Amino acid sequence: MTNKKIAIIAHDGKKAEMVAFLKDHLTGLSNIEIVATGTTGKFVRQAGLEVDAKLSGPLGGDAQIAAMVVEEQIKAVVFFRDPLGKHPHEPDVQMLIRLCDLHNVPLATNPAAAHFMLKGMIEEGKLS
Ligand SMILES: O=C(CO)COP(=O)(O)O
Repeated sequence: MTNKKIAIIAHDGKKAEMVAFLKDHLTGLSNIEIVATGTTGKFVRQAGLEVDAKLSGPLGGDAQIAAMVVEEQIKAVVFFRDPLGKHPHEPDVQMLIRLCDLHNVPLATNPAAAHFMLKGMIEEGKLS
């Protein structure tokens, strides 16, 4: 079994919040393998973290990460969705959320929830 990864995804309207979140959690995230959608991955790299960047969301990146969820390669998903935005790939977004729920993979869709999800997982040794 490959090492499981944390997935990080942010819509464009939430990328600034995602970068702020990464900066606040750099220590906790530094030893964890990260996978991200394409453009999000560039921001993750700029924040100083290594990342496996998939395709951009509208080109299938959410679907690639959804497939990893199904194949038990993902420990948790941080997905900062923009509730005010419209996205051509909304079906892929819904698929990812549905598959996290189906496979009981922790999913946080805003920074407050993501903070407590990571904190709890670190405290319980689920990210080491
Ligand atoms: O659209 C996205 C998630 O649905 C994010 O994709 P990018 O990281 O490529 O911007």
